[in-house]
Amino acid sequence: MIRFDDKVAVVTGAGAGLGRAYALLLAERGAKVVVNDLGGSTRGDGSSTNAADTVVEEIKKKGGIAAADYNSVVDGDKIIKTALENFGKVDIVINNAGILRDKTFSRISDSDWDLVHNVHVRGAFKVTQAAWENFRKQKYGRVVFTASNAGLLGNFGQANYSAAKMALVGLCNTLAIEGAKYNIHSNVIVPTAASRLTENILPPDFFEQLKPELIAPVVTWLCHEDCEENGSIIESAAGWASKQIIVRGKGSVLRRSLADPVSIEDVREKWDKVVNVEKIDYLGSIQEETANLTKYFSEMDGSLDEADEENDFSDKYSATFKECITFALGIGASVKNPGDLKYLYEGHENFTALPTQLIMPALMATMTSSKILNAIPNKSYDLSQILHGEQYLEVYKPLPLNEELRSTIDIIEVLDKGKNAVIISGSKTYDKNDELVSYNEIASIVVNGGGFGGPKNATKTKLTEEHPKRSPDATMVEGTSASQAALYRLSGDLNPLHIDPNFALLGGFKEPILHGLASLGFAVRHVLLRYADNDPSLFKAVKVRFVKPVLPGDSLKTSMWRQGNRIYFQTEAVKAKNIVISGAYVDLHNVIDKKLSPPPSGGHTLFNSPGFVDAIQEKLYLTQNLRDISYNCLLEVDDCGRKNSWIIHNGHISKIFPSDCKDYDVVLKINDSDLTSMLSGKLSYRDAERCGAVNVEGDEHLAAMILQLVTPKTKL
Ligand SMILES: CCCCCCC[C@@H](O)CC(=O)SCCNC(=O)CCNC(=O)[C@H](O)C(C)(C)COP(=O)(O)OP(=O)(O)OC[C@H]1O[C@@H](n2cnc3c(N)ncnc32)[C@H](O)[C@@H]1OP(=O)(O)O
Repeated sequence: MIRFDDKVAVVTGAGAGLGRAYALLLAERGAKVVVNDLGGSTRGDGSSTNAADTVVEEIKKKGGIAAADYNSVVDGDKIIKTALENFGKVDIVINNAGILRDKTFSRISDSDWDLVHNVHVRGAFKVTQAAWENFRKQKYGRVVFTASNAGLLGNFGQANYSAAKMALVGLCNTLAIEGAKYNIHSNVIVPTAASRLTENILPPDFFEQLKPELIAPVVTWLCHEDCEENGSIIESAAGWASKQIIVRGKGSVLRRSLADPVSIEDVREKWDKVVNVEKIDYLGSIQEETANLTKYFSEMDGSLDEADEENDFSDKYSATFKECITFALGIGASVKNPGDLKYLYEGHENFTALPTQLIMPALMATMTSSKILNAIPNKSYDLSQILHGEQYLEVYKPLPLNEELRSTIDIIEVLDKGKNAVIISGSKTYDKNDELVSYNEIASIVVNGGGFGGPKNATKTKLTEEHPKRSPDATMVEGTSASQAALYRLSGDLNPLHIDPNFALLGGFKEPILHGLASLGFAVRHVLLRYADNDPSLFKAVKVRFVKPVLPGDSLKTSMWRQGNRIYFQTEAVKAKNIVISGAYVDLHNVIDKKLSPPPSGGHTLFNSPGFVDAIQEKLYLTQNLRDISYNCLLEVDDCGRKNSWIIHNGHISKIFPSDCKDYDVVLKINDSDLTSMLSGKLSYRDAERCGAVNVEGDEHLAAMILQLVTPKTKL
């Protein structure tokens, strides 16, 4: 049974009607109640102690506890004082007192206007404010304001009353936000009840059904500590209740580009769309409104075409070859690697999309849906607080081109991590035949969105998994460019966090950061290159957690561990020395493992010694003249007949298989024992070249620079 033991409630205008019903029910369920009533007429004239005393007597007769208060609500502090003097505290305020001065607008006098506003608006302000400090100190409070459909919808002859009632909605909206962190919940009740105020307005048969006792349980529930509702408008009548919300149509942008002005003629031309409310958005907060602006900017920026403007594009995605190529370039595919041509040239016989592009339909639908921004109860947050936390993708079919895909969005879990919140949404993407193409789970971190009392741990979603505890079976390093995010965002995620320095500052970053999905794209490419012969059809699923942001321009090093068809991996930002992706794995349908056999016994493969390649990578990164020029060098070290090859490409070194790449600017071939002699400074580069220990094809200057870097003690 729902009880209010130890709670103190103040009900204004409780001498009759709704207020009386609230007071009786609260007292019946254990609350100590201050029954406030000035005892005046419905017009606000006169005063008497009778009304309040009668209700207090009624409560006491039933064994309840109550005290009468006869003050006007504009003396709100006196009413709260009655509660404090009688019961030592206050937990609940129900602002119910009200009067009417109905007149058509032209006949409303100043005093009709002022009196109605004084009682409804100023009265609710004074009583609530007098209780507020007590609520804050005890970190608990429940406030109910009383509005009316006359305010929400208008009613003939009630202009003064309608305006006052809507003012209370605004008051409640802001108190809900200000009070949330102190566990003070404010809501509005819109009752239609038989009362002194309505007896001359409603038809008699209807009036009979509108018993205040049928509304009292709704209002009383809003006052209970278990009720999480905050900032809502609840309408109730005759044993029925519903939340009322403020909605907005899809609207229309009024200009084609951000550089254009808006003319009155533009407005006339678009007016039908401006006022069309066939499709609506529910806006729960000012922050959502701001987030929506990003979408309209994109429209004005020309990023969305006319067709998008016509449709509800939030759950639709289609890709031509251009989107596929843009996406592939955004995650590092390069013509320098012939195996990547199938992602970059639409005329290629095996032209295809990279599998991770199948996250885009889900991401775009998620980012344009209001579900994420409404997922945390009683919290307001905006896009600048949202980071990509985790991603799961499972692919059932390759991305179909030139076809409209539709994605569903469901909130699966909302986790409370204390400081932050994590919203996990699931999304199924279907093709034009309604066949499932892919399934995604997106974990969105809401920074400072925690503390709402939700569950802490995920139970219904794909979890990250730790990699095996041994040194990696393979690694691959690749550079990102300073403009990587600028390029990647063309694939659809226009979040200003990745391009706009001011927006990044707002999110707490000193400069724009790379999209999580761009880093994921690089890492999955590394896995495909190493364990799937760069064949995207072998890809099945990927799960990652983004643990640290990546700055565009850093290099990404992916370490991989094979366990059957599962490749565990983690990715490090080399320059920042941060693990940026962890707990990650790719599931493949089949593995093509071009594993290197171990070095022959007694061999001395320097490049295989732990840390050696990392050290070279760091030097490559720090050597400005090798980082900023475009080159492709094959370094082949012959260790007693067994060849180890590395590609040094635009400042990054990675182990490769000779078949993966051709077309080098320079090929350097060297014998392992000669390399060792060069490393110790015993053999100079020129001598090595003269005696054939090092064989150079291509750009000699570049070869010398690279060898100098690899073997710093070597004299040129
Ligand atoms: C509508 C929108 C849809 C989504 C759209 C995305 C749009 C994109 O444009 C946005 C992006 O791409 S943002 C770029 C990519 N993401 C990032 O850079 C975030 C990197 N991660 C971080 O900085 C930290 O993990 C950080 C700051 C997130 C957390 O770090 P800490 O506060 O230090 O956390 P920590 O103390 O280690 O752990 C606290 C609890 O939180 C859990 N957790 C941590 N990181 C998580 C993550 N990445 N994902 C999910 N949960 C995470 C921890 O497990 C811990 O929980 P518990 O206490 O239960 O163990």
